[in-house]
Amino acid sequence: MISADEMAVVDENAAALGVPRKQLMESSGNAVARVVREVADPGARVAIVAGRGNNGGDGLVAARFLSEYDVTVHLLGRAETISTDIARENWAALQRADLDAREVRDSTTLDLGAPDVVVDAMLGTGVTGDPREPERSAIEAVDALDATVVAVDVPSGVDADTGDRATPAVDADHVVTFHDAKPGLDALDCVVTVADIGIPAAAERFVERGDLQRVRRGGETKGDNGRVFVIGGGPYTGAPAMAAQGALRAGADLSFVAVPESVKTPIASYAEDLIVQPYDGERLTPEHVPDLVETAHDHDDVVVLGPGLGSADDTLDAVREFLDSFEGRAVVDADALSVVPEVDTDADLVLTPNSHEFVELGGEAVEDFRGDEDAVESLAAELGHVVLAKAKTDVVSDGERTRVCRAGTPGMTVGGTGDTLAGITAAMVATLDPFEAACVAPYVNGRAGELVAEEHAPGGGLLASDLLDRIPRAIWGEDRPES
Ligand SMILES: NC(=O)C1=CN([C@@H]2O[C@H](COP(=O)(O)OP(=O)(O)OC[C@H]3O[C@@H](n4cnc5c(N)ncnc54)[C@H](O)[C@@H]3O)[C@@H](O)[C@H]2O)[C@@H](O)CC1
Ligand SMILES: [K+]
Repeated sequence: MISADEMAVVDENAAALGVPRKQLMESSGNAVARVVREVADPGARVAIVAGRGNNGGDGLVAARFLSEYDVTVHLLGRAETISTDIARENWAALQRADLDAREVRDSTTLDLGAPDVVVDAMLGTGVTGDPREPERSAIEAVDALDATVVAVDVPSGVDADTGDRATPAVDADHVVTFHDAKPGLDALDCVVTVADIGIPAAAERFVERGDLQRVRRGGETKGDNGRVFVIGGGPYTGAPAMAAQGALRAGADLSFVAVPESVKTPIASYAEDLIVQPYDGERLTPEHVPDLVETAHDHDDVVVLGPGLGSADDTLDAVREFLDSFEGRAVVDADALSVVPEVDTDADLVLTPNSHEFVELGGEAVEDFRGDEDAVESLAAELGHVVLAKAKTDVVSDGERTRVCRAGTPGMTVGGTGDTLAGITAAMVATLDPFEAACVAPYVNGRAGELVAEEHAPGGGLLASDLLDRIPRAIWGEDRPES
């Protein structure tokens, strides 16, 4: 079962893997034609009613696969207003092939004749709101006919995600849907065929640029895009600053860093955008915990717990106590990870271990997470948290869903790239489902690294701080698919 949004992600990932949408459209149209052949004999009259999006494009392709039928294509509107290049190219191909393909410039003139089969290629998953003209009248015209109706992807006027029917909506006898079943088709009283259109399984397994469509800017009030609260620093100062800046670059509205008084000055001096909240002493200890928990709860912050905290006994006690009483969302990284198996927390955690920390968390020692994805999935299931296992290829699992992220460059083995990743992950957790956030974040971090390598020499010499100002481009840059 797949939602329309998820389908759009998978479709763009397929394109990133070298299978562009026009190829998928060809398979979709072919699959529609196969069902027409099942319901009517050669020579039968087939009316294909096409809208101006890709649903219509599928119908236009189907026409080329039905040469043994008496086919008429009705395009709802003028060809210049077809909304996608690939649908327009398929329209042009019908014209050149001299098929009977007409533009319906005015819906009152729509004459479908008396076909044996109608292919409903008007509206698919790209629809917003109830059907407008000319589709509206065309849907009524289709429903008034005494013909077998084959709907492309979803009957026009039916919501593929919810099954809600607009008035009017097509009353279909058959639906040919693509790649996977759609939740909204379950309750319909018709035959549903799920056609394999050649989307590689890798488009779902690997995190690719299609996954960037998940990232959307939220509201317009400061804080709507998330507040990130980094609890780190003490023995180290760079790590918490890097995580906090990573979160800002990835779209968080505000990024606070709670650090020991002793390192406040250097951390504040790294970047004027950081808001530093010092507590007494030289490192995190249990007496600081109640205030930190209260602050995080009060502001519904996404916490990053760990960068630069060190592993002093009383610091790890403090981490334990924090996780015992915190009930929000947190990204746990670095030294803080070691105590996670001992606590029974109500918080929603994303854990970001490297291969060494993965074993400390109780995971199986594996050579390479990719190829041993089960090890990551079992650990996530056992801990009840999302695990983002970091290596050359990252593996992310929530115990049920597991994805692989290959973005990045060899130069990213330098220190600090894990801190930027923790910050990006927190920013994503602020607005997305934690598992989806944990999938998108390493893609963004890795892509930022690739952008640095494209500008400088590939290989060595990359600094984690170089990643920071490439993060926005990695998310919103020219690779980002339209959505
Ligand atoms: N992976 C995928 O997502 C694939 C999708 N394909 C097809 O592409 C379809 C989605 O295509 P699109 O995203 O172009 O969207 P649609 O073709 O479903 O709808 C978009 C068109 O409808 C118009 N429109 C939107 N809302 C309307 C309303 N309320 N009343 C009247 N017109 C309205 C838009 O202006 C646009 O012209 C799928 O349903 C499927 O048939 C296939 O070609 C292959 C793969
Ligand atoms: K349709």
